[in-house]
Amino acid sequence: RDRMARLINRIPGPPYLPIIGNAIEMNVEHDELLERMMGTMKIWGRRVGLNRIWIGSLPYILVFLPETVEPILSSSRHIEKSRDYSYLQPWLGTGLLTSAGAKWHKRRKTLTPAFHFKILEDFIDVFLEQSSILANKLKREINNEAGFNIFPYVTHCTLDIICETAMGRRVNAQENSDTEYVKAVYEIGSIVQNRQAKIWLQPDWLFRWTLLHKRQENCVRILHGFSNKVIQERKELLKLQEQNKTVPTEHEEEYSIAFGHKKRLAFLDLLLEASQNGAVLSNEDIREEVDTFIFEGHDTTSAAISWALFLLGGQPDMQEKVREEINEILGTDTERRFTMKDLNSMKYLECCIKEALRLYPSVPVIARQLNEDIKVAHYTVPAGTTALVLTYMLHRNPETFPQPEKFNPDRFLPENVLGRHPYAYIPFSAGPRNCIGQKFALLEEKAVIASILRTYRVEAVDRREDLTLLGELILRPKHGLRIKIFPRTT
Ligand code: HEM
Repeated sequence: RDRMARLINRIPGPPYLPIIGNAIEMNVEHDELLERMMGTMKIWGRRVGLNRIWIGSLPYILVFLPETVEPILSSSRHIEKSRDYSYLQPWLGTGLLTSAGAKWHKRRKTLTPAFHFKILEDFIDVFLEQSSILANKLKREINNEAGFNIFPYVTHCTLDIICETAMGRRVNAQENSDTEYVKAVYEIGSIVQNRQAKIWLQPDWLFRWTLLHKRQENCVRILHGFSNKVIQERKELLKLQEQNKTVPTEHEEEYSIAFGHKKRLAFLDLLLEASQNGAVLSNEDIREEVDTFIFEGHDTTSAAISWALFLLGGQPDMQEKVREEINEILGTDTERRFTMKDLNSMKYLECCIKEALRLYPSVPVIARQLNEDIKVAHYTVPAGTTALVLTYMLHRNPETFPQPEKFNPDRFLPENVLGRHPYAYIPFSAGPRNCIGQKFALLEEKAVIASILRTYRVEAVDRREDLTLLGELILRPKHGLRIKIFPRTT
């Protein structure tokens, strides 16, 4: 302990009190947390890109320059997530996001083929069907002079997309957000945020006595009940298909999604295939992974899409450029659906999406538990420290991104990316524990944004400087993102 304290205290950081450390400065509401962390970093760590704080007796380092981020994220030894992720475990168990060690290695290997581009191609139809429902839903906002919050619309759309692609099951959140399952997804998310924000809800033994725990148990019952039922039914359907038997009428729609003329497979089918009848993955293992995809694959993409639409809504010239690119790709057949090839050729839109993720990375902080000493910028960071990688601040480094607050998609033109430090821009994290779903996410974002922009012109109502950001698991604006929409005539 002495050694640890000695090594940690060599790293620059604010003065701290005995026993509580810097807990008073850092235990603030989530709308202030990001600002607090950035303030600390600017004062104490600006030169080295690294500083330390103590939360009670626990040491933390904050890192925010490419050179200090790289040793942590590139290492195959420091792959354990921090305590903050454990609040997700009642729902997600130890799936790919939360697991560590040998379990994570094995799962990552098993799951990687599920994200092959050939498989992603099959999901384009889902992206487009749900985007078209979204465009339709937005019609009701056409005459809304004051503007409306785009976030909830997009979140329901991305939840529909991930449920259909992960489980092969429609939850119709866009049509009806009042179902038991959809409500449970949102409620458990808010319980996890609450636990992260409030120090007294963190120890399990205390949390167990709260009303929130009861509500969490109820959500977990609903969520696991639904996933278990889908897994069971899917197994039976697979069996029927193998035997070429007729499908019961209540499963006809689902059967045609999975095995109809298009033979679209959900991630779940791939997991069932990989499970080898339970020898490699048990039903519970499969449930953990499906739930993980649903959690990690809907809020992240919804934030990314909402921010990109909002930012383009503030830059009419850039929005017009995206629109021109879409028109060029569609040519004379303006009514046709986008294909995978179309989405891949939307290069300017891709730059806009990347720039939006630079300014507002869906995951603003990535945390690691360091179980071994590690050298970062001439300092030995001792085992037992939690490392917080501040993507939000890393992406605002003026040396890599001059005029960092400016929305400038040209930063991502191929000629401008050349020579950039590989750890300077990491919205999907980097190294061995990077996001397994990043190609899926990019395609989904393109499909949804291009579908909206071919139907509407978007105008931002809120001003960026007036927004309050919540530094939670996902970066959100406290009061939503207001935009106005106008139907396109050409
Ligand atoms: C714009 C959208 C997305 C962003 C910005 C994003 C970002 C990230 C980041 C930063 C991590 C690392 C987290 C950490 O180390 O703590 C991560 C991990 C992960 N993401 Fe994503 N993600 C997105 C979409 C998706 C989608 C669509 C899926 C699934 C379909 C997905 C599945 C996962 C999984 C399973 C992990 C854990 C990987 C591992 O630890 O091996 N993500 N994501």
